[in-house]
Amino acid sequence: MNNVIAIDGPAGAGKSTLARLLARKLKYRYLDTGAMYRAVTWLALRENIDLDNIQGLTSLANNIDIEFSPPSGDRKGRIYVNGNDVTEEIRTPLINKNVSKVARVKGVRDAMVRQQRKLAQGGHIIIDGRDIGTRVVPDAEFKFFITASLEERARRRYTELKEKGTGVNFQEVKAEIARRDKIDSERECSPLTKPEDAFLIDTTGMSIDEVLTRVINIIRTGGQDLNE
Ligand SMILES: Nc1ncnc2c1ncn2[C@@H]1O[C@H](COP(=O)(O)OP(=O)(O)O)[C@@H](O)[C@H]1O
Ligand SMILES: Nc1ccn([C@@H]2O[C@H](COP(=O)(O)OP(=O)(O)O)[C@@H](O)[C@H]2O)c(=O)n1
Repeated sequence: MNNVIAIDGPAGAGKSTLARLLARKLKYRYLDTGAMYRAVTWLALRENIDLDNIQGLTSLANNIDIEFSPPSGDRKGRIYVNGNDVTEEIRTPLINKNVSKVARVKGVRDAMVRQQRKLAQGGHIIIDGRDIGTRVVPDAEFKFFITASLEERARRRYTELKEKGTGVNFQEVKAEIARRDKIDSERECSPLTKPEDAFLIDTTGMSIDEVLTRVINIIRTGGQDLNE
């Protein structure tokens, strides 16, 4: 699929940072699929649906109304669930703790993938998540698998949460990320794996700018990774 870029990888690897910068540079849209699973989790908790209730979660995912409003100027993009602005609330430790449990439900994934494919129509889009290159758009023009050591990913997430004023402890953040990665990579339905035809970028020790430059070079050269 021309003009579609898929970015996958574990938590805190820098996927959404890269996706946002690339979208701005290429004038593409950006679809954050993690935000969609977080949105379903937010609604399930609000409606007191037991997270082991597969049918309840599936039905909720089939009926949820998720809307994105793109960033414009200095204003960040927002996400709405059934009309409620949940942009900040879907990033809390409570959602972090529960999202992978919701995302492993096949019925939830099927509903989200349907919506994601619809949103991808028309191309000119960067999509990030865990199953983008393997399932959502397996024919994407470019696929990237972005990773970094657990220590580095935890450090990045810890710094981010601290800056937002969330009271956190480094070891807890690290354990939480490791736990989520384990569920995401071991689940039955679309587990996190590197698509065979994705460019692998280990961003440990790389600045955001270095990652962006490497990815842009791959895109500009039509798929050559000069750093490999
Ligand atoms: N190459 C990098 N070097 C240092 N910090 C980074 C890098 N890439 C991303 N970050 C920071 O790490 C945090 C997690 O990045 P994010 O893009 O949210 O990861 P993901 O979407 O993969 O979970 C953010 O605070 C971001 O600013
Ligand atoms: N395509 C996707 C995207 C996210 N997810 C799930 O949603 C969670 C949150 O994704 P995210 O991208 O917002 O998480 P971070 O990497 O930003 O911490 C992941 O841990 C997965 O459980 C998924 O299963 N499939």
